[in-house]
Amino acid sequence: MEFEFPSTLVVLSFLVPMFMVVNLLRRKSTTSYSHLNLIPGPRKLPLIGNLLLLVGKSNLPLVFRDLAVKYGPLMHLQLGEIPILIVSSVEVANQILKTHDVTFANRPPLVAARVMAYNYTDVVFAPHGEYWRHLRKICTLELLSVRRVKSFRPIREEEFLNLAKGIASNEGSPANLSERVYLSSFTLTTKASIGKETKEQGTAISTLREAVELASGFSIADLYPSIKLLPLISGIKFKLERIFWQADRILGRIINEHRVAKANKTDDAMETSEDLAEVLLKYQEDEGTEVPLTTDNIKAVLLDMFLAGGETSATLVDWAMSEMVKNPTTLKRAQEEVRQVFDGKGYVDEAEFHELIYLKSVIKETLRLHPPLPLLVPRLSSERCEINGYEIPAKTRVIINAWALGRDPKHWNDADKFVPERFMDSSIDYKGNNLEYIPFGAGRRMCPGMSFGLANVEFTLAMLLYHFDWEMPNGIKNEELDMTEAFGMSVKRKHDLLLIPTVMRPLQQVK
Ligand code: HEM
Repeated sequence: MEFEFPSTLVVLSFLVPMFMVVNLLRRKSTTSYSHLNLIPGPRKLPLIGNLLLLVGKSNLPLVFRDLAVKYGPLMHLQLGEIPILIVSSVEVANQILKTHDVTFANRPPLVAARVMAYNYTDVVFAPHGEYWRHLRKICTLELLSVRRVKSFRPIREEEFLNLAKGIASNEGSPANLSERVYLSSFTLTTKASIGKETKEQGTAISTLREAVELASGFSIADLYPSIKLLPLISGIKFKLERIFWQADRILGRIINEHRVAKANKTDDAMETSEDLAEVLLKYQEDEGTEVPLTTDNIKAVLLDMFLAGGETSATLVDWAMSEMVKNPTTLKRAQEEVRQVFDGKGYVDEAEFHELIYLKSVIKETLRLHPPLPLLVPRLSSERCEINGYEIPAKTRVIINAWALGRDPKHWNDADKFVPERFMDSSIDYKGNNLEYIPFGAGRRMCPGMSFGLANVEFTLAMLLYHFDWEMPNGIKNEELDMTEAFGMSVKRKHDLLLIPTVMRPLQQVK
């Protein structure tokens, strides 16, 4: 996705006169952002602020990084009506994510989140408070706990064997690896969430895809929230509502099926094979809870799992494979490691993953150069505070440019190069302690799905490397692989990764 020039201009030409009228009629805003003008940033044009800087750009993290070189690590941009602070250094990130973590623990109200996240009642967009704390507790203790992630091992084994079988059926001709990994990642997340594929898996996947496209947070309707008609004029309201009704219908059916199945299940059977929907329904029935969950709340959380889980993991696998193919010595070394570890058994076994030291470094390096959510999820301040000596009013939006932090030459040698070896003897981790490396965020709104995501990514990559050799199609040289990025909710490859697989180790069921 990118800011398309003609369509942006068309919307702006509606917007400018409307904005003037609205401003005349509107009561004066209760929040004054005038202090933010003291913070360095590019010159702002009337009505549109710095919007033109983004038009036609698909790599916003890069645009923000280049601007930050000029204006500094705490930069003020005015995007339409919305003042946004862009953070691009460890020191300022530390103030936001550590010193003032509670103050910046809210999320801004985005149009897509209001519609798709059942009026901000999911985990990602819920306001910081009692309800969010309750959902977060369910996530860490139940839905995404290490124990639960381990319990999904049979699902991973089944799904990734299916992926490998599908690829093997393409042997010798170009396989669309991006597409196959994407479908497999969504199927796995679906099975973990609801126990099986839905009867409408195809519709569910295309619905989720559309939702992801619309959830970047930079839609024109998000940037001019006072113009209430804008979601309608720009067409986003219609698109979102269509996607929402589709998702809501599918989720409603899934929940009903679970209620019926639960009523017919013995207690023993429930203990052994609980999926995420069952866990949430159990919480709903718990009369002792102080924060009761409605059925819409359950739908919102399930949708988070599908969206946050499927998309990010697939994107990471796609970039890891792309980087390895582009750097054949890395690919060879990772393949040798995986084959050495699993050749005794003849199949990929999760129990031996602690031996995949190099592959884990490849994943870490991919997360550094291609964090699937390079701008994390935006934060919103809940009260006035001071950052870098500047006064920041309540309700200020902040974007942390994790992509820029991961490529900051102050913290990384050869910052733009793919060098997995840098992580081999390094104590830097992605758990939010080293702010130059925060692909999962940091602080209290950090990603709770890290273990689940990484388990899926490690398994997929181990399978792809163990069973197959990979070649570029049409005689293209490996180093010529196009790495252009497309910006949306996550930053994916612009063009799908097409590779020719050769089966090197026969596929067999895990014993
Ligand atoms: C490689 C995989 C993943 C990456 C790179 C990733 C990254 C992120 C990032 C950057 C955030 C925002 C953190 C912040 O604002 O500081 C986030 C939030 C979140 N992620 Fe993930 N994620 C991944 C996998 C998953 C999975 C598998 C799930 C669930 C199935 C998940 C669920 C969530 C949720 C619920 C939040 C919102 C947390 C909150 O606001 O309290 N993520 N993730």
